[in-house]
Amino acid sequence: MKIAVASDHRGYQVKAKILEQVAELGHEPLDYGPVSGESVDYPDFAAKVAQAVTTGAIDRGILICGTGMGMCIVANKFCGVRAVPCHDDLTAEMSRRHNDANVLCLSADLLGERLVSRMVEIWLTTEFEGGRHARRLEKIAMFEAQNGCPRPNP
Ligand SMILES: O=C(CO)[C@H](O)[C@H](O)COP(=O)(O)O
Repeated sequence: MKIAVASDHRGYQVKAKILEQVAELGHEPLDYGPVSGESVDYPDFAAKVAQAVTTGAIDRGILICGTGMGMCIVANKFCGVRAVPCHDDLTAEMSRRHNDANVLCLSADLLGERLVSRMVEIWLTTEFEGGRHARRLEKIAMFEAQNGCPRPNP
């Protein structure tokens, strides 16, 4: 999969580690910035990744800021994005199994390096279960369509 990773200044170092891990797991890592640890505005970087999910330019995104929350708020403004703020193994797993999450939002300030690495691996290897969960995602897509988003391809 093509996996874009972006952060703000607080997530800059975590981003570098995640990019390495994504490559080690056999995916194509794409660095969507920033290029240094200077203070930046998280909406700018969340938007780049979310827009790429919307257009299909990437398969999934990973966003890191201080808490993970600002990134998540921004990403979920974009059509077809299901961004989730995960904080442990279970939320990482369930966000894939039940929600088919396509953007993972992480906190640089609150999560340790080993936990982040485990969550990224879980999130990239866990499949969506479909079934009743697909019906629920279809309802989310319907709400998006009512608000101007195109219907996803079947
Ligand atoms: O967590 C964040 C957004 O959810 C940001 O990383 C945080 O708000 C940045 O704050 P500061 O400019 O004080 O470093």
